[in-house]
Amino acid sequence: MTTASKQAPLLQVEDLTVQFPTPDGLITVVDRVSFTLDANRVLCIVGESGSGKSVTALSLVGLVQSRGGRISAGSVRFAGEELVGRAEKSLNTVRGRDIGFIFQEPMSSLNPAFTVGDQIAEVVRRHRKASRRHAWARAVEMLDRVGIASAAQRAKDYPHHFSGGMRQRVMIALALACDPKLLIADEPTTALDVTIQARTLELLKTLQREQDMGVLFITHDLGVVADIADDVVVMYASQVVEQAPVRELFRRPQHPYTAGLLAAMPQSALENNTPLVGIPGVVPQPHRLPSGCRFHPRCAHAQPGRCTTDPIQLRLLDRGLVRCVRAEELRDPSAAQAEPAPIEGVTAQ
Ligand SMILES: Nc1ncnc2c1ncn2[C@@H]1O[C@H](COP(=O)(O)OP(=O)(O)OP(=O)(O)O)[C@@H](O)[C@H]1O
Repeated sequence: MTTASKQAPLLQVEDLTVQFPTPDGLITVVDRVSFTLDANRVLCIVGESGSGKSVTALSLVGLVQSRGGRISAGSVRFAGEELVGRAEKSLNTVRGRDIGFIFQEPMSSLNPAFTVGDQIAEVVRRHRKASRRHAWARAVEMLDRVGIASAAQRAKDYPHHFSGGMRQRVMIALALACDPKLLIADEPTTALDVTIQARTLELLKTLQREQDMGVLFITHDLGVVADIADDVVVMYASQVVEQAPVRELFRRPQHPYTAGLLAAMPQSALENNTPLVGIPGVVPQPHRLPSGCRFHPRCAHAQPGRCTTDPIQLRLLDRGLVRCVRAEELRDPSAAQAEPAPIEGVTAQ
């Protein structure tokens, strides 16, 4: 790495745009997404299903092409070096060695035909040019670090010998075996039951601190965000709608969509002694986006004209970024009382 790259953020994404060809024409599923992740930080991307979180994560290291998509604009710099447009062979080296991945379903990444020890050792051999013996020792060490008892013995087992939670630990061992600087984790705990999920998050936090990693964590669950994030990017209908440090976001969400997600958290309902409310409606399909603010058909505060006509820009407000023209008014309750009638068909939350 060059001197300049030492000072560069670990991951800098600018105006990333990803499109897929479909029978309905070309659709944009990631629309000018920008964010920065520094070393030792955890950045969560949160949003409902279909908002573009996974495609964003996959496109960062060239995994979206194999699914038929393409990066049509934007830049992804890892430690100052551009990844967009790099040859597959070069990206393959970056993946696994400098950037580790964990996905929701470990079986999609683990090969059922090889022992878990062999799979971890193979990655270490490939990226670290380690001898067989050293690679195997590293595999056992990693299994031990992720809390698998009798690691030397269990390394000889096949993936199906492990429970769901333990398989996810094996995935974490595999992803971190080469000491990556960046870990991308896409809904890694969603399929696990609550207790195992909490333990897995705790483990990830510990490893993140021990290995000085930056972590990009994709989730639809704000409870998980509260547990693990330093900074948060909220995505809706392919765009970033809010971005802020985690405390700011929870204390004072600036976008009605973020406020809606927070209101739908079971814990906030318990604390406020209010019934659990979801956000009415669903995320629009990329080929059927509403005009104006993409959230306006579901927003209790949307106003005809201002919110429904022109695209809304992301703008700096206090310590974060927000894509809502009414953000200042909405945080002042007296302004909210003076609201004109909302758009027909949308009920206030
Ligand atoms: N291979 C593909 N071809 C066409 N459209 C796709 C493809 N993969 C994803 N999409 C579309 O891209 C949009 C964003 O999907 P993405 O998986 O990134 O959402 P998400 O926020 O991660 O949701 P989830 O949590 O359900 O994965 C969706 O509308 C999805 O249908």
